[in-house]
Amino acid sequence: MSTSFLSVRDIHKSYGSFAALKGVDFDVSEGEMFGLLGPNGAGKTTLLSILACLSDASKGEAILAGQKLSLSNRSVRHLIGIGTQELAIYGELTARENIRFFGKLYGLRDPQLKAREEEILRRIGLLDRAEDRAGTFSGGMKRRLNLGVAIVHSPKILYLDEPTTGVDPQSRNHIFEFVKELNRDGMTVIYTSHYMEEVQSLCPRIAIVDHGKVISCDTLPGLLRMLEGRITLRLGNYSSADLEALQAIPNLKLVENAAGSLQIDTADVAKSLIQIVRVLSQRNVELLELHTKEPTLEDVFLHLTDRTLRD
Ligand SMILES: Nc1ncnc2c1ncn2[C@@H]1O[C@H](COP(=O)(O)OP(=O)(O)OP(=O)(O)O)[C@@H](O)[C@H]1O
Repeated sequence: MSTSFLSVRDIHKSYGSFAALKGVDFDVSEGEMFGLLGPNGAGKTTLLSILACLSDASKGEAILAGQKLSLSNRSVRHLIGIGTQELAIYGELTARENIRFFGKLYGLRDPQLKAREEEILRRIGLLDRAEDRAGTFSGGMKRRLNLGVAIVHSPKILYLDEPTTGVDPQSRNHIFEFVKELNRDGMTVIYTSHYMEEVQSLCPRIAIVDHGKVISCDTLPGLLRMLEGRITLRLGNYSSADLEALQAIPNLKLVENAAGSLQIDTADVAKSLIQIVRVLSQRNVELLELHTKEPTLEDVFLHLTDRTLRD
């Protein structure tokens, strides 16, 4: 990885005697889309509030673009956008008024604010509902507006805390596409979710957080490589010599089940499958059934924490 844009070092946070964060470390490069994955209560929101200068860590430090993040450091805030888990928008204001309100908070003035307002309404797909009160919007539209107000000041880094909570599939896709677009335009994104599949599809690098600590941080393929895949076969008549030929294929573990099926664990399912099919065809053994299972992030999470993500 190149130089760190955001550096998080040994962050602790306690609420009274309860330790919500117990020493969090990771680095994010400029322009990355970085995933923070963890079950409910893992500490994601607590961490983001520290990284957004909304609260101070009890111990440790976070540096963004060379500046220390803290409640008292106001000058760094214009670099940061946060799409909060709780909606930040005002129901009694229209979509346009919400964007203007947050734009003014960040010091934007017309004509720049006017131009920004139009651009954001268009990009979040709410131009035709610009003059309607946000309180009348669907959950998905509110989430899109919440994202719009988070980026009104063109931040360098965007924290998204569960941005698809209560969102219909159409708005969810809109949010995904918009976040990808912002990232392509150069915005660094930290995306938190307890939905594995969202993080898996959006983020090339991911930290898994549990009980207030990063328990693993790697690229998606790196995380998936922690576990082996499984190939299950049911064969026609085969001999012990056929079995030995399969066992001789390197880097796989073969177990013959009582039910007559073969279970093969391997780090590289695709490569092993080619070798297995070649051996079977050379030895004229009939392949009756074949199932493959590649490891998923969910499997990795289960392996690391001994529990499912939505426990
Ligand atoms: N203000 C607070 N006072 C006391 N405990 C808190 C406070 N805020 C959070 N906690 C506790 O800290 C832990 C981490 O909470 P946090 O909201 O950061 O988790 P999370 O990973 O964002 O969870 P979720 O996905 O449910 O939002 C939880 O056990 C929570 O109950």
